[in-house]
Amino acid sequence: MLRAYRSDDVRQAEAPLLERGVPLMDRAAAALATEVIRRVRALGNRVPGTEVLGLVGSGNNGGDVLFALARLARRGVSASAILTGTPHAAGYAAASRAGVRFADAGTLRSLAESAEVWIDGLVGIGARGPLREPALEIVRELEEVRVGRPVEPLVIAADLPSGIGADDGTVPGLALRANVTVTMGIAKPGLVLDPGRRYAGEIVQVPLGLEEFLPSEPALLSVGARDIADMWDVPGPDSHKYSRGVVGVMTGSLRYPGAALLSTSAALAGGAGMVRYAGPRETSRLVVSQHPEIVTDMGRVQAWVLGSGVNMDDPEAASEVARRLQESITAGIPVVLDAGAITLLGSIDVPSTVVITPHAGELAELLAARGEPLSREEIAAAPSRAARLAATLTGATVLLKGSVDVACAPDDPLWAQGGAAGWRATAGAGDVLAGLLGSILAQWGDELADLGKGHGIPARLAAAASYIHGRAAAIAYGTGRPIVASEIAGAIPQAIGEALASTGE
Ligand SMILES: NC(=O)C1=CN([C@@H]2O[C@H](COP(=O)(O)OP(=O)(O)OC[C@H]3O[C@@H](n4cnc5c(N)ncnc54)[C@H](O)[C@@H]3O)[C@@H](O)[C@H]2O)[C@H](O)CC1
Ligand SMILES: [K+]
Repeated sequence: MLRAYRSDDVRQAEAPLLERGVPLMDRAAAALATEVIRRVRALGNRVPGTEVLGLVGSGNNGGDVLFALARLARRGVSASAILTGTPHAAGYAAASRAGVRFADAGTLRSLAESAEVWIDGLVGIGARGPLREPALEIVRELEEVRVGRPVEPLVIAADLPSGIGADDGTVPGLALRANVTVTMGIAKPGLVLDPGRRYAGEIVQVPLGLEEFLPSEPALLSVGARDIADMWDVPGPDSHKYSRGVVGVMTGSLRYPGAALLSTSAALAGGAGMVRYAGPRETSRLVVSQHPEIVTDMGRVQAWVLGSGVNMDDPEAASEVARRLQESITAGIPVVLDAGAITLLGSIDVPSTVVITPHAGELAELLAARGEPLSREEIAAAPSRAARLAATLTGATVLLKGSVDVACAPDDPLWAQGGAAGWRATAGAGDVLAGLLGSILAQWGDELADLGKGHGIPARLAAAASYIHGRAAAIAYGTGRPIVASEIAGAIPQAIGEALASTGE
């Protein structure tokens, strides 16, 4: 599980160590130099003679890079640096002593064209607002050089790619895209959130001993394969359909019969012990013909999935969904509210065991109904803020779908999940995610009912469902068959199996 902390929290955690004289910058620079050497070797190049260009800002981020360049120069690297202003004094002295060449901005283009590696030390967590001159011009020129080169340089960002918002992942102006980000101490939310995460490349975390001084709750979490094993109920000898979770699914309509199929398929694929389908009679026949294990008589369920493909303009269907929602809240049963059903929260507050799964458009509609309008573009530009606002206004857990899915309850950490974003943008993928999420919530239904308040568990389970959904889309892509929602649903068992078997992070 990746944990990310806000810049201010990182600074506060660094302070006691710096006061004790712990050489944080030296450790940061050593880790940065080591990563550069590792990557140069992985490219099959020799370290001595490799040309490295450092872009050096005036703060400690630049300091990290100057000390790293000094180490690299001592290893025979041909190191040069472009300064944006008065550099970190000790770093500058160390780099000068080691033979790092300081070039003026006029030679940037030629240096950038020949250097195999660029190290971005323009700004780190001290960045305020969009990238300013002269850093801005440097980034503009570097991006031009990058696209013009027959072989792209390896771009390594110190701490953060310069130009992204460390805490919210926004990119207010230009940013320098990195292949690798060597982040100091601990990851920051901007490395995981869109669009900032697109500039980070692979994230390498450098331990600096900050852990004991960081807040107990990270600002952002992201589920990895290993975490799924802790969340997915692997059936055993004592399992029965109720212990594995029974999901009630009220989805689909004459207009959208496929949503009923996709959401119930995904609920089954997610490992539910049983699926009770409570949609219209016409679609029931379709669903049961495809999945004879699905029952249509009502009875005990441990989670509900409501809304996918339901025509909420049909008063009878809408009141049926509203009734199920109210009954579930009263009984403490977790609910997934998808698609048109999300509008029900325009006027009612709910517990965090109600999880809504909007895309930006549906969230814009809900926020407008709550008197806090945000445009679809504003939501996509800062998804974490929009999801948190909707959770706070409604009380629900919000899983905001996008190129990065973000999930949060009103006052618990934010979850962010990337993964196969493009392949998930296909009709019906949302129905699949809703059914899958219903399945995992049902597995936890009894615990959630006991807990009453969700205690952030629904948001963690929503993140897990998003992770599996992304992995299933990536697996479906690998089949070479068309990546349609039913293929994603079909790949869910493999995605879960892979995660349960993984020993990775
Ligand atoms: N604290 C430590 O000993 C360690 C810090 N680490 C590294 O230090 C940076 C944070 O350094 P700081 O000096 O606070 O700020 P930055 O160097 O990130 O940036 C300040 C620098 O940049 C200029 N600047 C600010 N905003 C902009 C902008 N929008 N456009 C252009 N330039 C901007 C500002 O004028 C200053 O000159 C942290 O990221 C780590 O890399 C060590 O890694 C650990 C020890
Ligand atoms: K940087």
